[in-house]
Amino acid sequence: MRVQAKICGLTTFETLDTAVRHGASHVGFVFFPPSPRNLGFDQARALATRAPAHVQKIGVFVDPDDAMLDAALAAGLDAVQLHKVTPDRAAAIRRRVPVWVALAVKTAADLRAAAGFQAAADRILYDAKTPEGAALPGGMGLRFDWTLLQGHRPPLPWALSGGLDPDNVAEAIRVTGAPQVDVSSGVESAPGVKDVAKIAAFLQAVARC
Ligand SMILES: O=C(O)c1ccccc1NCC(=O)[C@H](O)[C@H](O)COP(=O)(O)O
Repeated sequence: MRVQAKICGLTTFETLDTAVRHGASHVGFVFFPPSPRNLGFDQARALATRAPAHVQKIGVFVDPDDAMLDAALAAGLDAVQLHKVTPDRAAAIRRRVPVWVALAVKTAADLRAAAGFQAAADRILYDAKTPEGAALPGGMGLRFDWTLLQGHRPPLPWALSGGLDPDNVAEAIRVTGAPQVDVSSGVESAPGVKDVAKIAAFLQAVARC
């Protein structure tokens, strides 16, 4: 089956169009002010409106409050990706919109937390754990040991994230069997600046898998 790919942290029409043209199944919009990829709600609405219906629009949040969610959902999101969220809060949000939970992974023990989200999420995104005190819980180009996922039974549909790029994504898919991959800084020329050539190369590499 074709591996799906999400290009996360898009902020411009040009990079959105590139992702769509090269076959991204999902695009991600970040709503987290400390991030270099943070979007205003009007910007997000313009991008979401431009993306075709077959491309899923995913809003990325760090434990958002209801006011933040209300404003972002009005931009036209298909699902939300939640970082640093509890199962109870994820379940409450899921009553309004499909939920992806980003699970921060460094060791095998971190994978066990996925089970707690079985009734609270629609998808688990296995992402690299960022260092204690880091400004961002994702989007830092860090990867975890992919072999940890070998023998792990994800309780939900899942995706692999963290430190992927055009050169390593095929190997990551081979090692983990990931049905879906997610990338942000691996297709950038600088933090928050997406690179159209890298987006195209990443999606071409995924399409060859
Ligand atoms: O990308 C951000 O700036 C961000 C900010 C706050 C929470 C999550 C964020 N990104 C999450 C993502 O979905 C990234 O695509 C994922 O962590 C992978 O990032 P990267 O290792 O840079 O490819």
